[in-house]
Amino acid sequence: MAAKKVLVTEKVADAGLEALRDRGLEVDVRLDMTPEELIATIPDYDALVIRSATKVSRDVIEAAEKLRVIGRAGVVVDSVDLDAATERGIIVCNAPTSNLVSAAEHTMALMLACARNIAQANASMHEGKWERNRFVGTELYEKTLAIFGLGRIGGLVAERAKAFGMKLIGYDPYCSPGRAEQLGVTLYDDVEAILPLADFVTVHLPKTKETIGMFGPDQFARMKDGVILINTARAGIYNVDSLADFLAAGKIGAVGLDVFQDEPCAESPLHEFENAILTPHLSASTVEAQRRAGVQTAEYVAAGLDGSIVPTALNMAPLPPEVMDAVGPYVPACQMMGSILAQMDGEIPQYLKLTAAGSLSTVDLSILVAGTLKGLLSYKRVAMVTPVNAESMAKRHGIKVETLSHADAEGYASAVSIVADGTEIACTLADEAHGARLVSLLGYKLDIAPAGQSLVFEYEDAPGRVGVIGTILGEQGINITTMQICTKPDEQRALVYVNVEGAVDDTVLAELREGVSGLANLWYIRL
Ligand SMILES: NC(=O)C1=CN([C@@H]2O[C@H](COP(=O)(O)OP(=O)(O)OC[C@H]3O[C@@H](n4cnc5c(N)ncnc54)[C@H](O)[C@@H]3O)[C@@H](O)[C@H]2O)C=CC1
Ligand SMILES: O=C(O)C(=O)COP(=O)(O)O
Repeated sequence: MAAKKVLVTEKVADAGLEALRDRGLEVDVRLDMTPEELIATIPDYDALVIRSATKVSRDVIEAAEKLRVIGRAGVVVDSVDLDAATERGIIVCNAPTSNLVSAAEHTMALMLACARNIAQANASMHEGKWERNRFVGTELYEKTLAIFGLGRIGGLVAERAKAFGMKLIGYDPYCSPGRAEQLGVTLYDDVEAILPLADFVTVHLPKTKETIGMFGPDQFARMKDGVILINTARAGIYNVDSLADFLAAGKIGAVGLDVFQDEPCAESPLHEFENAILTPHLSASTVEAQRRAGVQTAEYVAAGLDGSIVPTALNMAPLPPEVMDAVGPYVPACQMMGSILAQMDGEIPQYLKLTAAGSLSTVDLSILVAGTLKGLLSYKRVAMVTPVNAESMAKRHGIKVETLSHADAEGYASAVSIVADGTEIACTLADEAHGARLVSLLGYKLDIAPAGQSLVFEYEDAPGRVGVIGTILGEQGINITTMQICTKPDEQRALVYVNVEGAVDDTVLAELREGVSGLANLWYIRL
């Protein structure tokens, strides 16, 4: 099988690219593509790896014929049309802890640079000057830092600022008093109350309707004279035009910004101010953060391409590890059963019932439904199903899905049975290494591991029929690798499940249909 292809559109650490290649993926790095080039290129690729600069619009997603996974080698995914990706069953995942420390350290770097005029002094020295009196700074020690957003980065900034002897105050309506206390931050529940108290303000907020424009002229006016403002989160939280006005008026002492409205940003109202310390979205650009982001993203992209669970998928509900341990090994088994059902019955079922028994009886079964639907619908090539869009795909194809659980797995530790419009199949997993075994099909009890190709016969039970099957297959050079015969004595019917090797073509099938008397059904199953 040809290697799956991954398109990487931004600079990702070599370790990340190697991790993709180590997993047998073909990796193409194409930097600085225009949106049109991306649309023209994407149809060839199974996965896309991006950072913050690549816009993955609905147009890109609609052009992406084979795309299964979009991996964001970083934290925030605000450049991907998540709805469009979800509709197409494309997993969007990130590396959510990869660059938090780097972002917190960059925040500290900007605070210190602003407080001590580092950038201006450096520029002056490079001009051959020695201006000790011009660049007198302020200490962080005993100054008040207001932190807006006490999440992951805000918390790391609090810990670091505390080590500098700063007094910490904060605003985050979703932060528990316990967390604030642990961080040594005095929480306020009113933005206005906090503003006059701070010598330094830093924002670690997501970009939302509430946070865009959260700081404008009214807020800046209430702040202390000479306040230093930092933003390593997202552009728009501070109103940049009014920042420029307040810098020009000398009310704001300095600003340190890492994020801009239109990136790349070559000009802004702030560029003219030497006490506006600007960095080109560098918070995550450290060797360590990039290595983590690249390697983690590679792992999740490969998992998504394999059909395995992606723990950081943003467009599907995460399953706790203990649930995954229980149901995860059954996902391929359900996919296999879905595919067998699709091949036994020509129609897409209207009603699908999945029953989990034994040790599976208490866990969330949604991922098994997704696996079954994937087997059913992918075989029929009507839809690409992933855990991301399984539910909406079932709806779209008019399949009513029901799940049930039983404590009793009839002698097995666990088992899953599926009924699709009356056609029944069940399997168990002795252990992961040995794969799934079919334990029931159409009400016949059996015990067989389906192979790549199988022939399934159902006929009126009578002596000699297995011999006929063996003879016909033997004459055609088709090797039987495993066979299982099961009967329903009350009904005088038998089912024979035969795993075979060799080419089974229409002639062979016709010969079998003709030769095996009393034949009710013959299915040729390929997995
Ligand atoms: N410049 C860069 O390279 C990077 C920037 N970031 C940005 O840093 C920011 C923070 O990231 P994390 O700490 O990982 O996020 P997080 O989700 O861990 O924390 C965000 C915090 O903001 C709080 N919050 C949400 N809405 C709020 C509101 N209206 N008022 C007050 N608090 C509110 C939440 O309760 C949460 O505690 C994000 O905007 C992210 O985009 C993250 C990584 C790198
Ligand atoms: O991870 C994030 O959210 C960032 O903002 C970092 O973006 P980047 O990977 O440096 O383009």
